[in-house]
Amino acid sequence: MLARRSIVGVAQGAFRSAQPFRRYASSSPTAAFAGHKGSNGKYTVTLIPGDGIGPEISESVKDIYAAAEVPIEWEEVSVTPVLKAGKTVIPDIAINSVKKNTVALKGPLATPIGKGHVSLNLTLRRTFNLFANVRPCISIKGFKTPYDDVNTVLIRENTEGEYSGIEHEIVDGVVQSIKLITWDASERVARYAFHYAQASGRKRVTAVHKANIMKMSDGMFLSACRQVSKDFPDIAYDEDLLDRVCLQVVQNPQPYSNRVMVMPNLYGDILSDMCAGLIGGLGLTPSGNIGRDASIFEAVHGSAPDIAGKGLANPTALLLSSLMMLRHMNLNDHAAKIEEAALGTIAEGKTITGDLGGKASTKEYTRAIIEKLKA
Ligand SMILES: NC(=O)C1=CN([C@@H]2O[C@H](COP(=O)(O)OP(=O)(O)OC[C@H]3O[C@@H](n4cnc5c(N)ncnc54)[C@H](O)[C@@H]3O)[C@@H](O)[C@H]2O)C=CC1
Ligand SMILES: O=C(O)CCC(=O)C(=O)O
Repeated sequence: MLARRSIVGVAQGAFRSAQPFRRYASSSPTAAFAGHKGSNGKYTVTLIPGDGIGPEISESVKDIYAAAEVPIEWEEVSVTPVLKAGKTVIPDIAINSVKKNTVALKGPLATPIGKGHVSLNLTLRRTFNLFANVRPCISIKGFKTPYDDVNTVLIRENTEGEYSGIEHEIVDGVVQSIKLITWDASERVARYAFHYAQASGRKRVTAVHKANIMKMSDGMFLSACRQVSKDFPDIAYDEDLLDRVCLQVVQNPQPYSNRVMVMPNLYGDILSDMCAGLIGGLGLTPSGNIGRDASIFEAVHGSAPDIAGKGLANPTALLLSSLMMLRHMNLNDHAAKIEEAALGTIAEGKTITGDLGGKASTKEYTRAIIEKLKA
């Protein structure tokens, strides 16, 4: 066993026993993983391979899971939108699969820019009320980047804010896009962030905001965080402006270690890509969209159309997302074994993908992980 911190899956894990959350059962926004093993001894998990590099990296995860004998049966569904009563919607078969299995692994879904259908990523988050997007960003030991000690977790409000999707043209040439912030969603994600900090041994929660400018919306988000912080006297709480955090975290990420940063939707989207740059790029950062009735795990990155179909994609981010999922399902030993093999392969540096400075294809990297698993 390598002596390193687990990269993924702390507070969202252990939901079945739900130790850290039971005390807050009535107010906790989270719920136990409700899946059951089938007669074949396996859990059924929804798999949405996604667009662009999605199918390639999903294939890699499936191969690694087969080699590691993870007791999971994939239920593969497409979310290619269909027309229903004149509206573009996600097919019922996909919705019903996630509803039934309560956990899903999702590859990236592409969204047309400035036109076309709404983001299906956002639609899925809203459909299942996946209110917290957990994005750990932790240096990989042995893989050299300008900083070796990045260890932070971003928790992004995931259902509203700048991504509410409420836009209209008021008059010709004037468009209004509404940033909707509610007390309930702010309070819920703040509470989740504190629970997460507590369960993962992180000592501080920082609310990231622009309440100097958006005094009412971000102001209310901060008020909710402040109120929740009173319920967690063992966790330090502070607030910082988004622009200051961006500057400081790239100049010296160390002070952000061992803390959780909680923030409205758009800020989390941008800051998590920036933090990914600190540890080696988007090929390495996982995430979990956590809800009460279901959770969907996906990489932070998108469909990478520039490398799609070329066999160059780094599947690590999706693989680490899947490990967050395994820990959520209490399959901790399987998660630890795969994490050790994947991170060990990256640390050795012999068989890594181009984004990490290597020459390996997706398949070669996947095979290297499998060899380590079997060694
Ligand atoms: N959650 C999701 O499904 C997300 C979907 N998207 C969608 O993805 C599409 C493409 O978005 P972009 O802005 O190009 O962002 P992107 O994240 O797909 O790509 C940005 C850059 O990172 C590289 N990259 C990303 N993932 C990689 C991996 N696993 N291995 C190696 N290199 C990787 C790409 O090659 C590209 O150069 C858009 O339609 C966007 O809306 C974007 C972000 C998240
Ligand atoms: O839905 C999309 O296409 C992009 C979404 C995104 O960047 C995110 O929220 O992580």
